[in-house]
Amino acid sequence: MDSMNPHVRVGVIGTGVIGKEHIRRLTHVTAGAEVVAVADVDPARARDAVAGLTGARVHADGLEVVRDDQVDAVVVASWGPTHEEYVLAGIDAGKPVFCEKPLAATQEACVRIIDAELAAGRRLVQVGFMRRYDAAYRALKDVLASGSIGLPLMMHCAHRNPSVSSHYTPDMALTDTAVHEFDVTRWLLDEEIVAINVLTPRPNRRGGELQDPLLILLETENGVLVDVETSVNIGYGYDIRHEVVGEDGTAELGAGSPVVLRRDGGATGPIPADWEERFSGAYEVEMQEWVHSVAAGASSGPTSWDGYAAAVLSDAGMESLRTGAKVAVKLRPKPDLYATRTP
Ligand SMILES: NC(=O)C1=CN([C@@H]2O[C@H](COP(=O)(O)OP(=O)(O)OC[C@H]3O[C@@H](n4cnc5c(N)ncnc54)[C@H](O)[C@@H]3O)[C@@H](O)[C@H]2O)C=CC1
Ligand SMILES: O=C1[C@@H](O)[C@H](O)[C@@H](O)[C@H](O)[C@H]1O
Repeated sequence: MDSMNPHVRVGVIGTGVIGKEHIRRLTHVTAGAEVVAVADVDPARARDAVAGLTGARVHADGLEVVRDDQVDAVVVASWGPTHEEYVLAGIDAGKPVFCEKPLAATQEACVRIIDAELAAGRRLVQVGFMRRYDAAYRALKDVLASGSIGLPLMMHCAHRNPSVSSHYTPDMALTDTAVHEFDVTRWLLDEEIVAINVLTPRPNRRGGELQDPLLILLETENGVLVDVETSVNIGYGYDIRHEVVGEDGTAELGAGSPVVLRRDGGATGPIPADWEERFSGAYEVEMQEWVHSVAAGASSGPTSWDGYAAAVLSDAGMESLRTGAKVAVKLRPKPDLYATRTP
């Protein structure tokens, strides 16, 4: 990277649904970035993802993207269990890594990533918890910080997907879906979650073998109670809800639609089809802030520590689902490297 004209050359590993979207954003939306290399275990997908990009190299393996000396920084958007290897390689090469959630498949893997950053002496990893960049979530956090509804007492959250692919396994309701609420709860309240209890209502007939929906109860260190519904076969659309109940009032994400149509005795407004539509603005801000931080040689955004905390919650949630009991959540001591939080 030329320090007089910072222009971040990005390599992308995993060119599936979100990998392709990140390539599109980095190419057409983000300022100061260029995708110069990609890889996917399915080489046809990798070639297809850079079909219109002159000069972008297609590597046979994700590790070759990390080692490519024309690559300044790496985006990891492959399947969750493959993240650890690429993130560790990025840290080893001293290159900033934007890793889609989950940071890694297990809390032990996240600890290995934290240990690698500690050994490197700097934060190189940003995790793709994009809700922290969503305008509505940022406004909700501002309301809490202003104190206008008093101390938060409870939160009610719903995370509804219209459907999921046949690759979606039962653990993913926690590791892939509720993981966003784990992170955004910690971020909004600025405190850790100390217990989790996963309840299983009557299953939705659309879910096949999946236990869907789930009702997850979280307890924070200051005694805030949070309920999270995950429904991944709700059919009608992608619906994200979040309400905070405070001592003096409540604050919730707005309905999201700028226009409500009233006709024929009814009132309607559109519901996003999927996460890309609902959070497109958030992904854009997230990617831009990451590129700015890479160009500045700084680190910002959700850290490996945040990825680790989410993984511990996912593991504890799985234990609760298995045993039917509430499970205490215990994090290892937080290293000083992660003391400052951004955004
Ligand atoms: N922040 C968010 O809202 C979202 C995050 N994600 C996360 O992004 C990641 C990818 O998800 P999708 O794009 O939906 O999945 P996808 O299945 O569409 O794409 C994943 C791609 O990774 C490739 N791949 C798998 N193993 C690989 C390996 N070892 N090396 C290189 N490429 C490999 C696959 O061939 C596939 O093309 C997941 O971790 C998921 O949780 C996905 C959707 C939204
Ligand atoms: O991260 C995401 C997906 O991987 C996950 O499968 C969905 O449930 C989430 O809503 C989406 O934001």
